[in-house]
Amino acid sequence: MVKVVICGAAGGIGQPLSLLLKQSNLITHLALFDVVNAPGVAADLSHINTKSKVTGHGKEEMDEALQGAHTVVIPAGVPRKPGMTRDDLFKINAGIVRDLATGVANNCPGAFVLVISNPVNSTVPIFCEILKKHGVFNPKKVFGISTLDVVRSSKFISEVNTSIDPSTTRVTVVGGHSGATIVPLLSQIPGGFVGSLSQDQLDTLTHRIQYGGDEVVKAKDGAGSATLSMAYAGARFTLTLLQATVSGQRGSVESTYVNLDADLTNESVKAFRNRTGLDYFAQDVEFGPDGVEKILDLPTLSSYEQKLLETAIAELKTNIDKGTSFVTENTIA
Ligand SMILES: NC(=O)C1=CN([C@@H]2O[C@H](COP(=O)(O)OP(=O)(O)OC[C@H]3O[C@@H](n4cnc5c(N)ncnc54)[C@H](O)[C@@H]3O)[C@@H](O)[C@H]2O)C=CC1
Ligand SMILES: O=C([O-])CC(=O)C(=O)O
Repeated sequence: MVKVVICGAAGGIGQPLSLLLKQSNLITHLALFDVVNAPGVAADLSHINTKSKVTGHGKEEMDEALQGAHTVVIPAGVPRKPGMTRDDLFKINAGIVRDLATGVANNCPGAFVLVISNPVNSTVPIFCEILKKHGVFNPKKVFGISTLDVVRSSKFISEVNTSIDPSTTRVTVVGGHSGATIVPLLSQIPGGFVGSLSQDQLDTLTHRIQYGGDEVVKAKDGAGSATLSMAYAGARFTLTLLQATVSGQRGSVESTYVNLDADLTNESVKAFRNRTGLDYFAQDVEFGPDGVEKILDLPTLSSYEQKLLETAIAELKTNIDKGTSFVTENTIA
């Protein structure tokens, strides 16, 4: 049985994400949990003629939803409004993520967990710290979802160079998932892409990728942030992970924000960690049956990207400390 649980399933991301996952034959049970409207969304999706069973679970039914989960996807929490940063969501979303992590620790401690709720740079450390407190933390199994940054990068570069096919050109995006912590490694795009850009074009493109979320928040004008493109990105990541962990497919790569203990064999990750003091970082990861198979080496960065990375590192440190301190200060022993 492959049970996938969506926490926050009735929300702007949760609904289209559940719809996309309903189409996968790798999933046998799709459990939708939300504090509002989950049974309705589940009833609706359950009429679609694919194999998986769909169940809906309301406010008091988190434990039941999570029991026996193979994978838990978490788009629960409040989204931004214009003028807010992702960090402004911390106040509300930190507590939501902490409670869901406690639920995972109690009901499905071996599950793969995909954290979408913002601010990802801090909510992933919160999630991991709670699992550690319960003695069930496996760094190979917890992922901060930064796939939307990769999806946007592919699309935005194809608007600058129309000979690029956005559906097949993947860009490595490292760092974290907010503003200056998003570091797209455009120098890695084959075919001399970066060399073809003026400095102005490179600045504009980099800024657009880093602040792509703001573009949507502004356009939605108070009605939330990216939901449909996020559902697409979240489904892509979930299905890639399931192909590795359920079907045993090796070698798929995605950029994702992980605890760097996920790969203790990589000397360059060790050196990076010693130099920066960061325990969490988004980087290209290769999947295997246990989740993270390998964290890939950081490629050689251009001096432009090196500068972006140093700015990202400083901000990430603050974001990570904020997440870990929240758990130290807010858990009842
Ligand atoms: N990682 C990423 O790239 C992205 C992350 N996000 C983040 O995803 C989160 C959700 O965004 P939207 O779906 O647009 O928001 P939304 O408000 O439309 O949906 C959130 C859902 O979570 C539910 N919820 C709240 N507390 C809950 C709890 N304790 N347990 C279960 N469900 C709970 C709400 O009832 C609601 O249905 C936000 O924090 C947003 O910033 C959004 C876009 C991209
Ligand atoms: O911008 C936001 O608040 C939502 C998000 O993370 C994104 O679209 O990348």
